[in-house]
Amino acid sequence: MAFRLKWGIMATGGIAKSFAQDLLMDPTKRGANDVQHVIAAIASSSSQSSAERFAKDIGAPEATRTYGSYKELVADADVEIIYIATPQSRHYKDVILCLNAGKHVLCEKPFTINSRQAEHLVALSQSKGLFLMEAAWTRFFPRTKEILSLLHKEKEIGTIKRVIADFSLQVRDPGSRLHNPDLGGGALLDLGFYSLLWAFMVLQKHPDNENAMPKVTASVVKTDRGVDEFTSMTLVYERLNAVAHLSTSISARTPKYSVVIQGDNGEIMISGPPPRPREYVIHAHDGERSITVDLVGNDLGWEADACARALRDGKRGCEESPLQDTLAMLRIMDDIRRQGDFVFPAPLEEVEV
Ligand SMILES: NC(=O)C1=CN([C@@H]2O[C@H](COP(=O)(O)OP(=O)(O)OC[C@H]3O[C@@H](n4cnc5c(N)ncnc54)[C@H](OP(=O)(O)O)[C@@H]3O)[C@@H](O)[C@H]2O)C=CC1
Ligand SMILES: O=C1OC[C@@H](O)[C@H](O)[C@H]1O
Repeated sequence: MAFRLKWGIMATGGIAKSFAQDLLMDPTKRGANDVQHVIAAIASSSSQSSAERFAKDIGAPEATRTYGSYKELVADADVEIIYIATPQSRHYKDVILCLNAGKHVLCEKPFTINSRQAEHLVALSQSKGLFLMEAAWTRFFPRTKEILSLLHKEKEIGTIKRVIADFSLQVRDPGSRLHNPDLGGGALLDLGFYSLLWAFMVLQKHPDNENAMPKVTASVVKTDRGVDEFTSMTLVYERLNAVAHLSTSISARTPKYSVVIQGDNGEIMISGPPPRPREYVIHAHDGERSITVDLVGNDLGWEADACARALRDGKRGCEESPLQDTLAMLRIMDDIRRQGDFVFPAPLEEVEV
């Protein structure tokens, strides 16, 4: 029998809607016969009517409960795991709220504002024996796993020498959370996360690197409001003799090939946004081939299935997105921000003791 996981949805914004839609999708459409998802409850911090509207918009079943506060959601005894889809400025406190109420948590990226906050959350989840994971959705796609296998196992392009990656969006709306320092805005944490993620998956997680941290050099150009408009980063992985050249911006667009991975015997070029690549081209010793994959719903179901399997098996995390990797990526982002003198308003950087 398939294992059923009962979800609570915290927040009713853009990504919450996409994720909830995928929870309502038949998991067998992505080949998952062993797990099922139920949206037990939805909460909005604005009003109960926002949560009701959200439930209606996504076509949630009648039995789905709606709340006008996050406190009510975490007090719902029937909810097993909470998906946190608030802005990153709130993730740290929202995860604490959920863990203290005894709930398992899947929290959107970036997990927290800085690594010290993440360290606290990891310790708290462990002390309570609860599941906790960052929703780094890209890591769960079969196509991501396929690309990494081509690189690391089949060694399709030989020895990896360089990763070039950019994720940028031209965010024209000054009211966007990406421009707002109080919501943890700027390019790095929101978009640069994915430039970094590709370098991390390909180089930091390379079997020969054994998780060694890179040497990081970064430069940051800030907006008048103090968030990063452009950030560029170079990561040197000494054990691999390989480098990553990464960039991100909230005022330019991603080039056609957003991620290029070069080896001494070829290259893999990913086109489209790095969070959700659809096409990639492999140039190798035996010629060139192009691969296009089908999108499955919003592609957010893969990570939900992984949470269900982990909880079914009594695990407190998933191997695709371990908390150790979340911590390492945040430490790299801390280093980049330190070099660029990029800090968020003090309350966002705080850690409870
Ligand atoms: N995995 C992915 O592909 C994506 C991940 N993300 C991540 O998900 C998170 C949410 O992003 P997104 O859905 O785009 O954001 P939205 O602005 O669309 O939604 C955020 C929601 O959070 C709630 N919220 C609570 N407090 C605040 C506040 N002070 N200001 C604004 N909203 C608040 C609101 O819901 P309510 O009023 O109901 O409480 C709001 O609708 C971010 O951390 C982002 O990085 C975003 C997009 C894609
Ligand atoms: O995670 C994300 O990926 C897609 C972007 O559009 C979004 O702003 C970002 O948060």
